[in-house]
Amino acid sequence: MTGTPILQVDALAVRYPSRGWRKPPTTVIEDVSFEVGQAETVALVGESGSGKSTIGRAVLGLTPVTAGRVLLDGRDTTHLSGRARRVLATDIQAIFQNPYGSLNPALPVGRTLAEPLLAGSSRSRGEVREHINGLLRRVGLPEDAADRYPAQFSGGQRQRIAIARAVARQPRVIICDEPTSALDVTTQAAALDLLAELQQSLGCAYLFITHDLAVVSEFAARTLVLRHGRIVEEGRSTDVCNQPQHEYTRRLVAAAPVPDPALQRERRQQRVGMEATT
Ligand SMILES: Nc1ncnc2c1ncn2[C@@H]1O[C@H](COP(=O)(O)OP(=O)(O)OP(=O)(O)O)[C@@H](O)[C@H]1O
Repeated sequence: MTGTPILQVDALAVRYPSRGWRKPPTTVIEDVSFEVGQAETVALVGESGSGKSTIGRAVLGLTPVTAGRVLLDGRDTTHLSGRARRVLATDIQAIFQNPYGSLNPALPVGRTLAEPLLAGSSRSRGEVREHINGLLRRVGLPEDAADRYPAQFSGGQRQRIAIARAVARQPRVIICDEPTSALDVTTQAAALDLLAELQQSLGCAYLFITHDLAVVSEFAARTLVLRHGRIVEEGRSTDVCNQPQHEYTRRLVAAAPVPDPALQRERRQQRVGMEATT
């Protein structure tokens, strides 16, 4: 990483209360530290249950932190609540695996996108509408998308709406929690291209949570490997994927072979022109 980190996670620990009487709390995350640079993409990989989403949720303030700190642009956000947390929402946003779950099915897409833009803003409705039309164009959707409901879109298009909502207020960091896992390969690639393009133009950083090593090798500059709530390996994504040092990472790579980067580039070129239709 170069430059000042936009996100710092320092000795993070998360324990969930145990369900059984007299049972000790379950430690899910233990002593996790990492940084994400401005406009950098860092992948967080690991098997199901290793604690990836818990870290994402702790960074977003959705899961209480037992120990350690989360700093956003140097500000300690670990235990913020209420208004202070809402103010922070301008700087940090999230995209989840199931966009349908995070879009209100009863509202036209334009209304869903307008809500955060109108909250505490001096912009007129006309200005907000203009901004939303621009956002929809930017993510490859037609302008009339604003008047349609989430159910009237494909899975890939819904994920584009979720991406538009996440970038609407130009956050500094976006937590992407398996954002493309529910999509087919072509749609997934188009969504990744869109995220990369938005990063270039907006300068936002991504913490990219995934179990898919094939995705990280091309998409993320650096990769952190999580096992049982601890980081066991970290480094440049190409190194982690091609020369894994830790036995656990080797097993992950063996379970999901990473395609040759040249082949991946060739496939990307073949996809040109398909993005907006998915
Ligand atoms: N609210 C909760 N209460 C108790 N335990 C929880 C809670 N949320 C998650 N866990 C446990 O924490 C561990 C890590 O879960 P987490 O969802 O962070 O893993 P993950 O790596 O994101 O998995 P996946 O890839 O399947 O989403 C799991 O053992 C899970 O059962």
